[in-house]
Amino acid sequence: MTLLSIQKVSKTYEIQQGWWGRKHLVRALQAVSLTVEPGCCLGVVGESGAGKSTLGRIVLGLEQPDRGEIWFQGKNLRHLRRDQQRILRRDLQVVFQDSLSAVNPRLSVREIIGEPMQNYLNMSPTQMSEQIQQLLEIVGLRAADIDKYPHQFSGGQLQRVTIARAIALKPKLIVLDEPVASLDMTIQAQILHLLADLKEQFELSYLFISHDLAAVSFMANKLVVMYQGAIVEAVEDLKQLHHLQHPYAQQLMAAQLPSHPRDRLLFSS
Ligand SMILES: Nc1ncnc2c1ncn2[C@@H]1O[C@H](COP(=O)(O)OP(=O)(O)OP(=O)(O)O)[C@@H](O)[C@H]1O
Repeated sequence: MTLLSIQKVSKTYEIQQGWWGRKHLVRALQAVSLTVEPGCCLGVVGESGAGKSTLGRIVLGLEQPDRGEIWFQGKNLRHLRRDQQRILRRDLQVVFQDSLSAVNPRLSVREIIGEPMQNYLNMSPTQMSEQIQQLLEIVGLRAADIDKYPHQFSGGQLQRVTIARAIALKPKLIVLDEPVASLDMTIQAQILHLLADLKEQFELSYLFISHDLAAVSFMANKLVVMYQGAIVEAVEDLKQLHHLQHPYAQQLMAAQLPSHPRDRLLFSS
């Protein structure tokens, strides 16, 4: 069964520039359709303003579309009762770009990772500590980091904490919204390798949103290119990346990817 199916989703924002400025409409998404199959990574690439994050927020239920439907695990997310949504949401997690604003600076790692576990799992404090320590080790941190606070970590380490939180409930799908964009190149590669390993280990699926075609093509099985709120190209087989049709997609490709995959040294292990 298809894990996530987005059907003709549209979203328009009304924007006013300045107090007296005229209002105008921004079509953030225009009849966007896509699917994510179990165990797969679908990349969504496009420049800033293309509508990628709006799409991610809608999938996560943080915003409602004006039109269109979102099916997750065979259920229409727009037509679920709150309690049914809660059960499904357990299987749908997120990692954002900015790990620092994705966590509460006053909470310890134990509280940050423990929060979804407390909401959904019935565990004793000892079991929970053990589980959190295990998660920390899985994402490449130390069990002893459990009582540290966000400011005691580097950006890359803190992103590992948010990844541990995202996998804590063993979800089916994780929305990765520019998960490496704020990190320097070596750390980007490390985090991408970690995400790829976790995908295999926990049979995860990803919706990987990024402006960076190289990062997305490292992990994606399929990808779509977004331009001005619409999908302008869908690539079913990454070997076909060099045969993109849409002028914007070709431009993105020429600007961001070396002509041969073997030259993508950054992302080789
Ligand atoms: N809450 C909002 N209110 C008004 N306009 C918005 C809102 N969110 C997004 N937009 C507009 O919708 C369009 C798509 O934005 P979105 O953030 O989804 O694009 P993006 O591809 O994720 O780009 P970026 O990577 O820069 O965030 C942009 O023109 C943006 O200004």
